[in-house]
Amino acid sequence: MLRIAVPNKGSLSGPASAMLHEAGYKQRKESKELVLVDPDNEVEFFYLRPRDIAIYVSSGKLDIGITGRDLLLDSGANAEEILELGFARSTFRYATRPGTASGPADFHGMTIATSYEGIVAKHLADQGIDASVVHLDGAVETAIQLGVAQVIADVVETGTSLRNAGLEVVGEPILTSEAVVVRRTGAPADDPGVQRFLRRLQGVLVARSYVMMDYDCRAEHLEQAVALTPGLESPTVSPLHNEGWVAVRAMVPSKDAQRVMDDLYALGARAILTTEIHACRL
Ligand SMILES: Nc1ncnc2c1ncn2[C@@H]1O[C@H](COP(=O)(O)OP(=O)(O)OP(=O)(O)O)[C@@H](O)[C@H]1O
Ligand SMILES: O=P(O)(O)OC[C@H]1O[C@H](OP(=O)(O)OP(=O)(O)O)[C@H](O)[C@@H]1O
Ligand SMILES: [Mg+2]
Repeated sequence: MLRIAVPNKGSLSGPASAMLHEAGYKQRKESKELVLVDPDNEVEFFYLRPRDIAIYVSSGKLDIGITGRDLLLDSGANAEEILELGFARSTFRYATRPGTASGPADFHGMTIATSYEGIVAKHLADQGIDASVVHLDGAVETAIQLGVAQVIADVVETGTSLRNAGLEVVGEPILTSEAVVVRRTGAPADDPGVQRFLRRLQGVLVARSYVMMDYDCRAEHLEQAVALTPGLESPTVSPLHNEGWVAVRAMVPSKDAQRVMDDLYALGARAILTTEIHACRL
């Protein structure tokens, strides 16, 4: 049975469970459940603190886990990411009060507050910056107002938390993060259970980002229409009862769907429909 670590709290928890549910797995009904067996799919889920997941996976006690790239790197665990999941996207950045520093080179002798000590200590060492790091569990934006640090390094999504604290980002992003699937570094890549799990999640990612598009067009416009809707492999083209017309079916990225429909219409295509994809295996 495949043993999978799932975040039990925080920004990763809800979207991770939603994705697993969409992939056909049983998910816990209430947040106090810490272990859940899904015998039909031959998997066992362990609901763990997001920060601990890479550590469990690197120990080999669990086969794979869902966590954030930033948490994986911060842990220093012997684990590697094998699939990006597209949620909990953020950047990890330094921030200060305006005028404190114009980049990390100015941080010499300063104190930097963060919940991600591993990432920050390594970044400072790589840049040869001699600054102190103070570890805080959260709400690090307030550390500057309270005089615990002159600089913070934290997760930034919309920037609202920084703005509210009167802070601004300094220097380039240290890294960009999102939810990822991790496994122990060098674990066998061909494990059939892991492969099946990854295919299911990839299916969810594709179903979320593509729509199925159907339309009718004149045969003489087919090549131009197919150029607009090349599909993944190649579109399905079927003859219509009316001679000189064909029906075309292709997957189209959801974000492009309206523009593609406009362009197809302008080309003379009609009865242009899009439908959601609920599940898929590529
Ligand atoms: N506002 C946010 N937007 C997007 N991703 C975020 C946000 N806050 C945290 N994350 C991501 O969530 C993961 C951190 O999860 P974790 O549960 O430790 O913290 P949290 O979501 O801040 O919850 P907590 O309330 O326990 O602090 C990291 O990968 C981080 O990049
Ligand atoms: O750029 P924003 O959209 O404002 O998002 C970033 C904020 O979200 C997270 O905080 P969270 O609410 O999880 O509190 P925490 O600092 O206690 O972790 C993160 O630590 C930042 O503070
Ligand atoms: Mg947080």
